[in-house]
Amino acid sequence: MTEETLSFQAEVSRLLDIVANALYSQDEVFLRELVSNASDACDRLRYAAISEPHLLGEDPELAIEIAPDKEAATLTVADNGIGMNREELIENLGTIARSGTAAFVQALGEKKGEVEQIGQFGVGFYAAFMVADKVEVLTRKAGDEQGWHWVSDGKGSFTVGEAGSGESAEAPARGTRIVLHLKADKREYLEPHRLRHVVKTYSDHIAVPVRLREGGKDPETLNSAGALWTRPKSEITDEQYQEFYHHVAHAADEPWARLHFKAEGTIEYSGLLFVPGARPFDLFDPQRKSRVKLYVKRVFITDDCEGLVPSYLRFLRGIVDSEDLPLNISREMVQHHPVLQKIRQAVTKRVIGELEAKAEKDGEGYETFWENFGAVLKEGLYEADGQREALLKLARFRSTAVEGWTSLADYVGRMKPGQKAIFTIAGDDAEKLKRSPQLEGFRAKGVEVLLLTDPVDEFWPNAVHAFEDKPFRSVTRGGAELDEIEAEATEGEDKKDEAKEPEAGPETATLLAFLKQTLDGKVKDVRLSQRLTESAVCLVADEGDLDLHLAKLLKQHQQLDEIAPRVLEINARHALIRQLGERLQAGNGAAEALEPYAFLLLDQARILEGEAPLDPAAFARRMSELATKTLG
Ligand SMILES: Nc1ncnc2c1ncn2[C@@H]1O[C@H](COP(=O)(O)OP(=O)(O)OP(=O)(O)O)[C@@H](O)[C@H]1O
Repeated sequence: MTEETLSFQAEVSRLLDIVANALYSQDEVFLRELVSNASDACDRLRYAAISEPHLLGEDPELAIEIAPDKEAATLTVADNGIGMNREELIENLGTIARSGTAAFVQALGEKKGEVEQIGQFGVGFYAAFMVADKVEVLTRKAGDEQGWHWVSDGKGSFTVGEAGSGESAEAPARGTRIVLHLKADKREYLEPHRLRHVVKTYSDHIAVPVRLREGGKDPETLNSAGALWTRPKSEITDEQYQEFYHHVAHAADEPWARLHFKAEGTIEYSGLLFVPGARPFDLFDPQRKSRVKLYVKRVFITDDCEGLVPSYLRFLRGIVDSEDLPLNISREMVQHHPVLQKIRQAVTKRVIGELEAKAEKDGEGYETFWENFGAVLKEGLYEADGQREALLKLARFRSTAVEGWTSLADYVGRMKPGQKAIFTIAGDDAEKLKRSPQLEGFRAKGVEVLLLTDPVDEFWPNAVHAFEDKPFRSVTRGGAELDEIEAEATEGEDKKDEAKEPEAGPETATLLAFLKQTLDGKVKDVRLSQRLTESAVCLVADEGDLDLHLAKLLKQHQQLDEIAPRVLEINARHALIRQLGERLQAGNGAAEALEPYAFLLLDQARILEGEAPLDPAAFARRMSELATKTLG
């Protein structure tokens, strides 16, 4: 096959353009990226060789070699790992596979000014173009006959051809050799002392040896070359932990929490896990996959192990290394292995314990953690894996009573005499929720309501039922139970009366009957409200029906054809309601004339819910008629 020239995916071209022009002071991170890829390639070969030992062949010792060549002004980074075939080469080094990198490029747009972030972010292989104006990749996949040669100057296209034919050099017997033709002002990366320093700084934790080969000299190992998690904690610096996190998580932020542990007993395993300081891009990926890597006796098995940690902990990054799982277990079978399930339980407990401790010790940091990952952690509330109580304690909420976040324990501490439930309201936006008419009666009595704004909040309260025997109750559903709660003593007698059970005179009864009849089929029922003090009307879901916001959410996502008719509540103390009642009571065919008001009340309630009036044209007509009358 002859050489072929192919174009980079548009995002790659954009990324390369930014990378090549970046005046990034820490361009040394290119080496971290290449060594990290080489180490991953070694990990993958070691795993493949468990079932196909011949892949290791004559060359079982995996290593990474860095070789500067001052004459040619090239720096070579080589590994004897898994290598790539032609398709993989084109796919991996021509497109952006990682959604995070793609999103980053998207976010960066044309703003080249913000390139400072690039080095920290880590753009993988493409970082090579920070220091090189031409990059060659010679690679041979383990077990393959043919090797491949990839070349690019990073300007829109690359060529791929058979290695060893034509002008091309031979590919390594197995693995990948990356040759960087250094830019004139980047020749410092030919200096051994510089390379030593960079490898020590960023890649010391890499488990395979990273060697420097200088001219005819014996290769010199630059890193500690042992799995970092097997070393005693006291011998690992914060920087080393951090670099390990960057490598294992493909992330650039500073982790907020770290768990390094070793369990010895009926099952033996060790782990090094991190809670990121920033939200990874793929956190809300619908597959909800965990990224924690599974190792068995220091051999990398998979980073796609479903049962290793529950999906509500999928923000965790790091590794778990088991001594008991069989090495030759397939990736598909491992998740059902009883040992894995035990590890999962133990690791889950450990992580939750650590979060509890962090919440105590570092309240502010915990709030940021919660802002990043609370929505994910709350998924655990309906998973019933024995951690519900603990997760409820970890949960934080926005509320009508406090600025910032509150815990459930603090909420319960503030409950009013006679209050039996934890009240909640769900919606998209906390500020908007605070203005909901359904909250009025609660506010008047000084009863706190939690503002639930994550989609997951629609689901867990039904599964959880209660916290410390206090049930969760939505204020937009069923009876409000407000009459059982004593009014705020400090707010004076007037307020107390205001929030009391509204007295239903004969006018109100007539009005209720009239509204029920007029709006028949449009609402499920019309009732007197306990929860309104200022607005005239509001909508609530009937006991046993879907809560208001959930019904809307499901309809939006085409999971529900029609929202079931809801209950219209009216505020007997409101002037409009009172006057309507009096008019009706007076008789004289008032009912017919007042019909438009019935619809206007319902439409008002719908608008308060952020919905369109039932029939916008009819609504506009009624409004105009009314306004005309008032003006006339
Ligand atoms: N030395 C190598 N040996 C084998 N495959 C490699 C090597 N270097 C890169 N690859 C392949 O190319 C892919 C893309 O590499 P790249 O560094 O751009 O992204 P990444 O490693 O997946 O993520 P990140 O951007 O976080 O580094 C890798 O996922 C891997 O499949």
